[in-house]
Amino acid sequence: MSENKEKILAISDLDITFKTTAGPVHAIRGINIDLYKGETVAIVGESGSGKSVTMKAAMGILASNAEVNGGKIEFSYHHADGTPKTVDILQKDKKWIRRHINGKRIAMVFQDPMTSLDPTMTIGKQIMEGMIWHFKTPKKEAWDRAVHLLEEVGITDAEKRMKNYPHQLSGGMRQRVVIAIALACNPDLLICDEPTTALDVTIQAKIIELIRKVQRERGISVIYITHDLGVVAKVADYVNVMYAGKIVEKGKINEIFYDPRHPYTWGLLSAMPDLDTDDDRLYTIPGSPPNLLREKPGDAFAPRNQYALEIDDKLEPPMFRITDTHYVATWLLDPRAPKVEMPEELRVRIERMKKEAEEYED
Ligand SMILES: Nc1ncnc2c1ncn2[C@@H]1O[C@H](COP(=O)(O)OP(=O)(O)OP(=O)(O)O)[C@@H](O)[C@H]1O
Repeated sequence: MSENKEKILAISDLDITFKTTAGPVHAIRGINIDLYKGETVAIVGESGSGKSVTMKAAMGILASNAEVNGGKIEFSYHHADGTPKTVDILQKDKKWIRRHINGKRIAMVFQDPMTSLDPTMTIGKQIMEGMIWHFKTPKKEAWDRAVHLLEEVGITDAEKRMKNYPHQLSGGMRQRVVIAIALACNPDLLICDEPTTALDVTIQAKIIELIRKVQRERGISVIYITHDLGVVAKVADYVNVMYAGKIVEKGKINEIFYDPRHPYTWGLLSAMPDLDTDDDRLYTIPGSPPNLLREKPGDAFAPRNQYALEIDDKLEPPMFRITDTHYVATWLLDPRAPKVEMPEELRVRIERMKKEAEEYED
């Protein structure tokens, strides 16, 4: 990784358990993620793999039954006078985080705009709120900035729209408003948690394009949480594939899409719909994610892995290095393991994706 890039977030060895009446749920089991200024990191994985919990930890908004067993979440930013500062979010209390971080330096866009918007408040007020609270921006100035933000996120007739309530807008428009609110305090980091899942496909593409545009123009960093590799392909520079609270494969976008090494990533890629597959033939990964209440020794993916080795039931695999940026946790990469290739159908599919990408570039 290049030396002069500015690291803004470093999650290291994060480990979280939830206390529940049924027993402890070991939801996050040692996670490492680095994020640099202006870049996009995607976290991808099935439901329950721990994507949202990881991000809630980064925002200091973990549920009260969460216990952090270890790790650090270092966030770097600049004070108004330009002095750089790095804090460990896990060491700060909720009040400090609300005052200094949330909505100000780190902003979030959730899946369902209806739950993140207040139905009883005009959208103008909702955009102005953060600026007034965090920066004591005078009302008139906050109003003007809110109008500009609405224009920036592609809402026409912005002055008029300021007085609308959320229910007067379409789903896509509401998500644009949520993005305007997120941008209102000029954050350094935008966390998008399935921001397009609730929208139909054509609107999805527009919202993704909008997030990319504001990122380019403002140079902010983005963490994109999704179960949809199709979305990842459009947005990410780096990808982390999560399974049962761990990162099982991480790499640059092309490393994950063109040279995947973990059988779980093979499964996710095979399950991704594209123009050439009809829905009936679409692959699904057999089995279901493990119950995190009952931890078993070894590789959590083993029961669903057709290539599982004996050692998988005994020991967790370490991260094997493929390149400086590409790491994979599967015993299949141990030099002693038998050589296993990705399924032929996936290999053909990847060849096709590569070719399509080359043609697109030409
Ligand atoms: N407050 C909580 N108490 C107990 N268990 C929790 C709590 N919050 C999350 N979990 C558990 O932690 C695990 C990870 O959940 P998380 O929401 O991060 O998954 P996810 O990958 O974001 O899934 P989805 O795509 O469905 O949002 C799950 O097993 C979930 O049930």
